Order: sequence, then C-alpha cells, then structure tokens
Amino acid sequence: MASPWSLGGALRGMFARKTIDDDTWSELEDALIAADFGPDVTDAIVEQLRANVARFKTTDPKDLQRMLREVIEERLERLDPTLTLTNRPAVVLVVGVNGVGKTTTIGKFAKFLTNYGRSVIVGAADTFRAAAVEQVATWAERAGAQVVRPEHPGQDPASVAFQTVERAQRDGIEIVLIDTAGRLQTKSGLMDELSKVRRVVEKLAPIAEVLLVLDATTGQNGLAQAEAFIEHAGVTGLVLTKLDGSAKGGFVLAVQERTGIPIKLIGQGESIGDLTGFTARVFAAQLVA
Ligand SMILES: Nc1nc2c(ncn2[C@@H]2O[C@H](COP(=O)(O)OP(=O)(O)OP(=O)(O)O)[C@@H](O)[C@H]2O)c(=O)[nH]1
Repeated sequence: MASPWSLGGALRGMFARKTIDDDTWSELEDALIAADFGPDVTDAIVEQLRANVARFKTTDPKDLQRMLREVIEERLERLDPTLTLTNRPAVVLVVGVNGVGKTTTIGKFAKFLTNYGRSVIVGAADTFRAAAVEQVATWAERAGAQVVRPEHPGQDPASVAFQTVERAQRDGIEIVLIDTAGRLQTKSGLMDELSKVRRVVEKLAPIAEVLLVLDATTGQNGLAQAEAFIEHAGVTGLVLTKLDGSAKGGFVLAVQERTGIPIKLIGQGESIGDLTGFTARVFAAQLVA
C-alpha cells in the first residue's frame, strides 16, 4: 500500500499526460506545496527540474518523474543520517516538545538497538511527572532495556541522567538513552535543565547524539515549536514520528534544509517495531512512487 505521504496520488494526472506543458509545472508546484515542501524548496526543485528538462530536451512526463525522484534524493542525501554510537557507553539525549512521540520513540529505539544485539539502559529523567516515568519504563522494559527511575518524584533530572550513565559504565551497558522533559511553558527553565543534564553527564562520558523528536503531522508549524531545542540543545539528529498519519512527505526534506540537521530515524506507527533508519534513496522512491 502506498504511504499516506506519497506524492503518487497528487502527481498521477500529471504523469499520465502525454507531454510536459505549462499545466504540468503548475500542478507539480501545487503538489509540492500541498505536501509541505515549503515555498523555498518547492521553487528550488521546480527550477532545477525546468533546467534538466531543457537540457535533456525531453517532453516525456515519465522522464520528469524520474528527475523529480533524483532531485529529491540528491537533496536528502546532502546530510549524513548515520547515528554515531561508537563510544562505550554511547550516551543519547532524546529531546522534544511533549506529545510528539518522545516516549514511544525511546521504546522503539531501544528495541531497534536490542535487535542489533546492543545492550541498552534508559534513564527516566523526565522526573516532573510520575506518569511519564512509568510510561517510558514500560516501553523500555518491553524493548529488553534496563531502566533507571528517579529515587523520588521531582528528583533533579541531571542526577537521574548521571546515575544512568554511571550504571552503564559499571555494568558494561553499551547504549544509554536519556528521556528528558518537554514542557515548553518555561522555555529558559527547560533549556537550563537540559544544559545541566548535559554538563553533568559529560563529567562521566561524552554525549554521542542529541536527538530531537518532531511530529510529522504538525509539519512546519511543529518545527517552530521546537526552535528552542534547535538553538540551545546541540541537536545532532532528528527523529520524525507519525509519518504514517501524515500527508506531508515534503516536510522530510523541508525540515532538513531549514535546520541543517540530518534526519536519523523515522517512526511510522504505534508499535514497538515501527522505527527505521532513514535512507534517502528509499524515501525518495516511496515519495515519488
Ligand atoms: N501513528 C503513530 N502514532 C505515534 C507514533 N509515535 C508516537 N505515536 C503516538 O503519539 C502519542 C504520543 O506519544 P508519546 O510517546 O506518549 O509522546 P511524548 O512526546 O512522550 O508525550 P508525553 O509523554 O505526553 O510528553 C501516542 O498516542 C503514541 O502512540 C508514530 O510513529 N505513528
């Protein structure tokens, strides 16, 4: 079944026509805007395709389809999606606004790693809400990971993070995933909390990755909400969740180009197995199916 974010449906009429004409270009532009590529990326893609079509002197929409796929793939590939998890332990901070799927992502990511034979420990450093602690613990345990919970409600998140890394070092656990708070009411408070977590963890081990979780269904609006993390949290990779419920496939490219940060993981469902690495070629092929 085609992905909900595929451009296939929107472009079907255009690619079924016999020749490339003015309507082709306006339909293409509309489809890209509707898919949340954003005006800048849309203009850049259309311009590049017009140049290619002129250069190869083609009038065949099938050629245009192939070129569209290649242009999107080439732009997606400009950033490297590889997760850097070679340190032992490799410490990963997971950040993002509440409700975007952070907890679920930690569970899925833990499972993704244990499937590869890695040992994983999760630090429940979103200590403000007891429910958040229990939620992340349930997911982590389901994934076969260990969990460090706060010793008392409201314990300093940095101290939970510290204890988690300490345990990993003591027990030889390979990957540490740290859940952090996502409340945005007090932006500066939250950023101070995150930098404290970072400082305290770095006393024990360098931070391998800071992954920012974004909800793909909110598209570019959601990105505005996450601006503070991008500015202050030292984000090294993006995780896009809920792509299965999103018609905004273009957001994937727009978000990389707007932030300059690579997408490293994508979530496409609510089950523990629904997280994959990001491959530009596969994504571009599915997008322009
Ligand atoms: N369809 C779909 N739903 C998802 C995906 N990831 C998360 N969800 C759902 O999104 C909702 C929020 O996910 P959580 O993981 O609880 O989000 P959170 O950011 O930790 O939110 P809080 O715990 O409220 O801060 C849940 O109902 C998840 O099942 C995904 O990739 N696809």
